[in-house]
Amino acid sequence: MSILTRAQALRNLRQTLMEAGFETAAIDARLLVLSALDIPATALITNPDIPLTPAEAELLAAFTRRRLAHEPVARIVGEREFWGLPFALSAETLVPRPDTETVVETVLELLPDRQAPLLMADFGTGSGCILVALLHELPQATGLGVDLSPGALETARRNAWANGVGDRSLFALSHWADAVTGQFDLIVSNPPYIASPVIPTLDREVREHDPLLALDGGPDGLEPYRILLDEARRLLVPGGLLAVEIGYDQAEELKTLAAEKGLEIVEIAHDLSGNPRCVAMRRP
Ligand SMILES: C[S@@+](CC[C@H](N)C(=O)[O-])C[C@H]1O[C@@H](n2cnc3c(N)ncnc32)[C@H](O)[C@@H]1O
Repeated sequence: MSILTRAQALRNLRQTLMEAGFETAAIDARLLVLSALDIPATALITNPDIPLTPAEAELLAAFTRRRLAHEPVARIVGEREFWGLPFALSAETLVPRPDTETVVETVLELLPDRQAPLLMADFGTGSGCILVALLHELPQATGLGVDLSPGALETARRNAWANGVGDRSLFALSHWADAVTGQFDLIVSNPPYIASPVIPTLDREVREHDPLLALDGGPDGLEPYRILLDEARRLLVPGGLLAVEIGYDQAEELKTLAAEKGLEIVEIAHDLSGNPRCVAMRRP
């Protein structure tokens, strides 16, 4: 096997991925090379001519095989950035999506004082991305992350400590709010919201690599919302805020559900593609 330099390895991988039809070939190749070589992005520019060691070349070849089999890059490198913070992933966690930052943004806009003490809960915390991003922005806040997956909770806890908010967060295993008592100023959730019959039609990268528990929202995709909105009266202080991520076509159903459960809609926020993505409600 001939020894390639960093720049050659990057060029070759980009070409291989382009020829295999990956639209994101350039960025994928860059992220995979940086991860296999364990170097910062600047090192590719400042030292492009350093040859790969045999171990680096072997690891990059393994990464390439996995990508060609359509494993998402975030899963291969084991990490994804969300709200500018790094989040470790495991097989039990959803890869955080940029659209989910809409939930963080919406909550921050609606809070009257970001310096005030606040108790929050995140149902279906996964990697912990929403909870950790909010704790990062709200220095006096404390948060509970809930999930039904022990593996996800372990990863979320690790992410909270790695991002400097471990001492203000707690993680608990529960089927939604079954094991949760007390009241919160703020509840956030990005629950599974794909209707079960739609799951086989999802992109291969999602269908084969994101955990089913993180995707499947029951027969019509709304089951978790029914449970969470129903629990909101018990779990929110009067005037407390509930913000949930929704599928692009679920805003009308959420309006109906909120009215049924006695919650006041305060905002329906859109993602960068212009789809309704976050519904914020208040307990009157
Ligand atoms: C769409 S993922 C969201 C993960 C993360 N909050 C994010 O935004 O990337 C939904 C999460 O809900 C969790 N979940 C599914 N059913 C649950 C249940 N009955 N009780 C608690 N959590 C549940 C899944 O394990 C998964 O972590």
